[in-house]
Amino acid sequence: MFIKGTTFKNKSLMGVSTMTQSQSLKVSIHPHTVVAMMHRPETSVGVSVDNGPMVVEVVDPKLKEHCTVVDSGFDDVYAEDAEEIVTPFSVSIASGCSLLRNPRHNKGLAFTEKERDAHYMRGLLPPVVIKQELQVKKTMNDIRQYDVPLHKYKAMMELQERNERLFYKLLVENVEELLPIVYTPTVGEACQKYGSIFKRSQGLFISIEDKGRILEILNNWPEKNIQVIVVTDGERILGLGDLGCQGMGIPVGKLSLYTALGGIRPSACLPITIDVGTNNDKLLNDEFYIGLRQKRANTQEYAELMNEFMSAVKQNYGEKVIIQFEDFANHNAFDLLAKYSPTHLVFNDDIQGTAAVVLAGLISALKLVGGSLADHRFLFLGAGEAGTGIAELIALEISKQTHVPLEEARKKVWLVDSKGLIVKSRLNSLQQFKKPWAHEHQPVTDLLDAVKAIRPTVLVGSSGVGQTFTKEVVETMSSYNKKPVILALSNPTSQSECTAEQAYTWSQGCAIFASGSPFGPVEYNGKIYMSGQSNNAYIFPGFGLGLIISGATRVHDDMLLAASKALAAQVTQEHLEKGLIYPPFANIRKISACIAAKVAAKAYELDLASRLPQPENLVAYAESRMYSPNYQIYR
Ligand SMILES: NC(=O)C1=CN([C@@H]2O[C@H](COP(=O)(O)OP(=O)(O)OC[C@H]3O[C@@H](n4cnc5c(N)ncnc54)[C@H](OP(=O)(O)O)[C@@H]3O)[C@@H](O)[C@H]2O)C=CC1
Ligand SMILES: CC(=O)C(=O)O
Ligand SMILES: [Mg+2]
Repeated sequence: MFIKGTTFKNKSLMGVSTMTQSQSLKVSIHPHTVVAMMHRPETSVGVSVDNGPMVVEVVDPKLKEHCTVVDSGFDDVYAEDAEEIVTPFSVSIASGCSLLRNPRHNKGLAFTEKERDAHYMRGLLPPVVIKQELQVKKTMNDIRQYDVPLHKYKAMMELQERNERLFYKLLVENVEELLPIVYTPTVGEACQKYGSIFKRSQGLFISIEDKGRILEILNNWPEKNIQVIVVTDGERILGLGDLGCQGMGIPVGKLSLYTALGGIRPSACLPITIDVGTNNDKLLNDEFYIGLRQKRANTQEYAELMNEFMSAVKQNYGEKVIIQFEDFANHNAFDLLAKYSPTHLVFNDDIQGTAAVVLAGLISALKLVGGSLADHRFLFLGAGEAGTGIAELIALEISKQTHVPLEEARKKVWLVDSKGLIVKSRLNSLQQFKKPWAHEHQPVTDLLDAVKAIRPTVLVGSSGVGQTFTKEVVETMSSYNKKPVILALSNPTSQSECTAEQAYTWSQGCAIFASGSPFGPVEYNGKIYMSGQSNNAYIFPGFGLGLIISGATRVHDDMLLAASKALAAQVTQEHLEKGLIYPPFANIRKISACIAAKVAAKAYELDLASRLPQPENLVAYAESRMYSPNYQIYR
């Protein structure tokens, strides 16, 4: 709403006094007057309307400085006014058109007769009143009409911006159908085209040019009670490389899952993109690119900005805000995690979340292939965040199960990077995070030779490069394994190391297969094969919920192991008989509650929980804390 007029200073207040938290302001309304109701003292502007002029009291002293006001608001803004300087005056509104345009509170045609009267909406909607269930049906029909996944993505984003609860209701009730739209693979395409499809800003953009002002920027975000931040710098978006500022689609998508799959309130979620430039020339030359048009900042500038960011977040949201690092390039990801783990509640989804989800899949797979973890040999294509993160958790679990030192347990795991098998002779030239995996072996330059030399029982793709599990690789795996475990983790689908169809066909139906992005059922030799989705989306929503309900202040590796086992425990004999090593996403809220309970229990056990006393039944407690997308009833 725009309010024009003279600068407001020292005007007397009509009928309104300063409000306290949770008070809402009742105002009498002139038919043509814009009316506001405010709830939060720290952001608030009290508005009083009478049949006379509207009077505004600005509660926030900072706003007071800038505020121009006061008029009754029924003037139109004509073209000749365009040059006039006005104050873009915005307040929380709980009535009329503004209520209909507020995505958090909008219910569209589901507003009841009573609500329409109480909130000045009569006439602003057609007469029909429908239930949320019918809205879900209608909106799903709409979305299904689009053939192109990106169009479905855009429709979903538009819905999120228009009616948040309906968006989440759709997602919760149709998770298997809509996950590939709001998440991988479609979100990858959306990020690539983010500039061209950009309509409305979602999340906070903090650029290197904002150095020194990060706290101020955080304060511009309308919500103050933030529990989870997902932050990216866009340098390694899925397996699509450096997408700079356009990586914002990822924190937005991940946080949608925090809400839909893990039940975290949307208002408590904050997506952030740190824009330090991009080294992607295609984007730098794209006229629709939305980020800074410069190469990435140097190491020192980057470190300083991140340091300011981490301090500002803690200062603003406290010790218990979860900061999830997402899709950073590995040369920053490991350092950031190591640097901030001792002081912040940080979690790297690509390193830690992926590790927990893969370990869960392997625990399930053992029920099909037999033996214990320590009886298997693991080979990774890709020795970055995902590869070494998973490798380390497997080794940790083997070490715990067999009581051998971690260094010894690591010898069960081999990794191949772009230069070949990681072996001792390469030690000096290896990045720090690869060094623990440099085992004694002759140099081997390609994957096929590595498979022949190591003879793994489990092959994991975490390279970000599609079609690298060739027919020869899968056939070789199948030549000495009755049931080779093959995980093609790279996202999106275009980067998958092989497809489900290839895995089943080349292994003659023997492979136990799962992938980072979903594949449909495959028919091979008259039999239907279902593959699971090995994606950290199974872990982080429940993991985050567990941290929140326990009031955890730090993440511990034992919490990852607990989450992993909780997920594996959800896999039934029936799933295994279908070849599934993960439970269906359809049950994800229940699964997330179980994961949350185990993570929280571990937090209490490790003395890392601050919410006391510990609830007796943590699963029930986790469920009771989950956001419901059902509409609320308005007074
Ligand atoms: N399913 C899931 O839940 C998750 C999937 N992923 C996916 O995993 C992939 C990798 O992510 P991440 O580990 O973070 O990325 P990184 O960049 O950290 O690691 C990639 C690794 O792959 C290696 N590599 C690249 N090209 C080749 C090649 N042609 N042959 C052999 N090795 C190669 C790199 O080698 P070098 O070090 O020599 O450059 C590097 O070790 C991405 O596609 C991502 O989407 C990631 C997280 C979760
Ligand atoms: C799933 C995920 O986090 C990734 O591909 O990066
Ligand atoms: Mg990721």
